[in-house]
Amino acid sequence: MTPQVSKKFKGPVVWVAACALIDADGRVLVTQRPKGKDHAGLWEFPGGKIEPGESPEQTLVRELYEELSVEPCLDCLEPLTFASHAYLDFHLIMPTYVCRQWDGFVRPTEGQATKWAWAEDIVRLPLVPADVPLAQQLAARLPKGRRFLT
Ligand SMILES: Nc1nc2c([nH]c(=O)n2[C@@H]2O[C@H](COP(=O)(O)OP(=O)(O)OP(=O)(O)O)[C@@H](O)[C@H]2O)c(=O)[nH]1
Repeated sequence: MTPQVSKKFKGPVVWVAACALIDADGRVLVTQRPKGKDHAGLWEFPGGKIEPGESPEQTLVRELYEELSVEPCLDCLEPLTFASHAYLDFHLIMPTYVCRQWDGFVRPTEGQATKWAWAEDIVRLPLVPADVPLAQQLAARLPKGRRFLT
């Protein structure tokens, strides 16, 4: 018997790579989607669409440099999980990594707002829909209440 699958969704599948940069204090970098784009004003992890012929890691090295002027080393990109999310006009598949070491200082190059967020704060931010479960998974792995130490 043929398995039942939803026939509603007809859009393309879009592959995007995302990365949570984590600083020495355990805070995570999030960026705000700019005006004029879908989900403007919501927060997400740095990254972007995987181009043909690119690995997700290569996408992240390219995107993090283009968007934030930082260079993660390929070996420092640690797979965390992936998102599979149905937006209205496309289905997102998004391998998501964490990275704790990179070269350079975070300098947004596209005018986008950025924020270093503590674990307990990322889950409260208005995030793009696909990132809500990712933020919860990430927060569960980060130290809690770190801001009250030292
Ligand atoms: N970079 C990034 N994109 C995400 C995340 N979560 C999520 O749903 N997306 C979605 O993935 C899609 C593609 O990401 P993108 O960064 O290339 O988006 P964009 O609109 O700037 O694309 P563009 O370069 O065609 O203008 C967007 O619709 C974006 O909302 C995330 O955490 N990081």
